[in-house]
Amino acid sequence: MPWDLIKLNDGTSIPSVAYGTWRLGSGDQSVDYVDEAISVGFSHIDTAQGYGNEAEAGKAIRESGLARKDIYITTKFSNRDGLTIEEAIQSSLKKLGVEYVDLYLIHWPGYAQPDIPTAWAVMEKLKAQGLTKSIGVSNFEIPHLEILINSAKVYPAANQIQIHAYNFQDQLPLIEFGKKYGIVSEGYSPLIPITRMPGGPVDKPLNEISSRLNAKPEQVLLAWAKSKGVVVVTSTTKKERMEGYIAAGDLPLTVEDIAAIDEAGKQGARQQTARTFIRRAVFICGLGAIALGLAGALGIDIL
Ligand SMILES: NC(=O)C1=CN([C@@H]2O[C@H](COP(=O)(O)OP(=O)(O)OC[C@H]3O[C@@H](n4cnc5c(N)ncnc54)[C@H](O)[C@@H]3O)[C@@H](O)[C@H]2O)C=CC1
Ligand SMILES: O=CCc1c[nH]c2ccccc12
Repeated sequence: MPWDLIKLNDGTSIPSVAYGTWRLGSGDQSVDYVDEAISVGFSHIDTAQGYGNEAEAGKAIRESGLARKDIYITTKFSNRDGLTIEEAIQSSLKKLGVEYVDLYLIHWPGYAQPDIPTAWAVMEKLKAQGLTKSIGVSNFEIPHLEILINSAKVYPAANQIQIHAYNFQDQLPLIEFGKKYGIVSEGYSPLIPITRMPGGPVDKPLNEISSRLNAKPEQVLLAWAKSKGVVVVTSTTKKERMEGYIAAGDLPLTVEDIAAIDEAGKQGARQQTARTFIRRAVFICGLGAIALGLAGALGIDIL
């Protein structure tokens, strides 16, 4: 199945893969990256006030010649430049050169000032004014969503969070909680097992599946993320990889492939927990040794 649309709780639909502009920088080169992403088939651009390249994304969207309705734009309130949420969306719309965005997110719970209910009421107003078709959040955990839902007239359409093979089990309760309220999860940084955590247990099934399907490991990870029913938010500056990401929507992963990555991911998470525990223990022992040494040097008997 190719990358398709996912229905949101407000009746709109969202393309299930997005090209993200974080760390693309600003200037002509980032316009070219977004241009290329659109030309290879991305129809969903994920940007943010804080990424500093909404104007570049907007220029690329205009250059694509696509009708506004054929491109899905997500941007986020990142609490930058001293702007309120209302001022920030106006600034984003101006930079993007559009009259509305498709999805507007509060980038981080801490950016919901003075508190989540007040900030969310502003988001609801922006939707009512037609400045955004859908409203949502990012990096919200269950307690943040509970606070929001208790005061909301409109439930968030989406929660954009980090989802990859090594944290999937930890994120599952949040994803399930979202489902209960019709909140679609979007998963960013799906390629962490190869970008930031290579050499872990996921490598083995990943390499086996990639070889069997004659696919790149990043394609298998994207297809795995897609299998979880989330919107996959990824990025690259390389055209060849962009093409691979789009093609990954058709990768025929089997139930067994998905289970093998799930299992390896769980194992990696356990290893990570053990490593963190050992590192902390070594750190604490080190501090203890320093304290003992200092006490000895000062002639203080602390034992
Ligand atoms: N809401 C939020 O707080 C956040 C949102 N995001 C969104 O998600 C998007 C994607 O985030 P990323 O962390 O960049 O996601 P990602 O996990 O998709 O990583 C993309 C990186 O992986 C590299 N890559 C691809 N294949 C590779 C391979 N075989 N070996 C080594 N590297 C490889 C790409 O070239 C690129 O640099 C962002 O641009 C942004 O739009 C990202 C982080 C936080
Ligand atoms: O989206 C990526 C991480 C992030 C969270 N808040 C901000 C603000 C500005 C740039 C990046 C980010």
